[in-house]
Amino acid sequence: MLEVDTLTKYLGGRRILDAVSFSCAPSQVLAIVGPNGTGKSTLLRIVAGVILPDRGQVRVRGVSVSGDDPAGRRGIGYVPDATEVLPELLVCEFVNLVAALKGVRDEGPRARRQQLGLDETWNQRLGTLSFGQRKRAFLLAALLGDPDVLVLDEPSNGIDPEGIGLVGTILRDHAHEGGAVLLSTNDMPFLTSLSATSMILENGTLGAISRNAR
Ligand SMILES: Nc1ncnc2c1ncn2[C@@H]1O[C@H](COP(=O)(O)OP(=O)(O)OP(=O)(O)O)[C@@H](O)[C@H]1O
Repeated sequence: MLEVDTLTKYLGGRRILDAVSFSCAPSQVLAIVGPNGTGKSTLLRIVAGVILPDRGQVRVRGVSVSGDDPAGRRGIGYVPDATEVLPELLVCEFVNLVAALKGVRDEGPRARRQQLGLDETWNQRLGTLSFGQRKRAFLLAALLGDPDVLVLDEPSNGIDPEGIGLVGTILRDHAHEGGAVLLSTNDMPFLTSLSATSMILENGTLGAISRNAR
């Protein structure tokens, strides 16, 4: 479903990713783990089509995420780690903006908004939300349009324990329904709760595949 093919990326004159390749099948939860500064966020940004690689390709169902066909990017829902953007937008405006950019008709089912605890903050500015509240708003936006692949940078970071359980449930449901999940994290209990397959990113390359069974 997701194919990452020989990605190479240089930043600040350093090779951060060195011909990184992997794939993520339907119903698979794949986690990238590794030390701080090793390139996990850079890899996820490229997969989400936010930045371009120097070499290599990312495809969802065979369509490039950085090509002319918008189906590639629409196939991905992305939650970045840093969410300090568009502080003046109300949560509802932000979600509707993402819906419009994705070509989705509305802001999605009300139940999901309630589930994520966003009813109380719906008319609040993004810049006035806590880190965890913003992360919940970004997760709702990422789920719009039911993308095939969810890409989440440190999804449990800054979320309270009840919220982590909820995020886990959403990701497991996505996988059960045939979607793919790619995340970065060093939160091992969270990985175990997801029965994720994990790969270590170190020195620009991926290695040591292991399964974090529940
Ligand atoms: N715009 C940039 N210019 C130069 N170097 C950068 C830039 N962005 C990131 N880097 C460097 O690239 C490396 C990888 O950063 P990245 O944020 O992808 O790491 P990470 O594994 O996600 O880290 P963490 O676990 O701390 O979130 C770091 O050494 C960082 O300093």
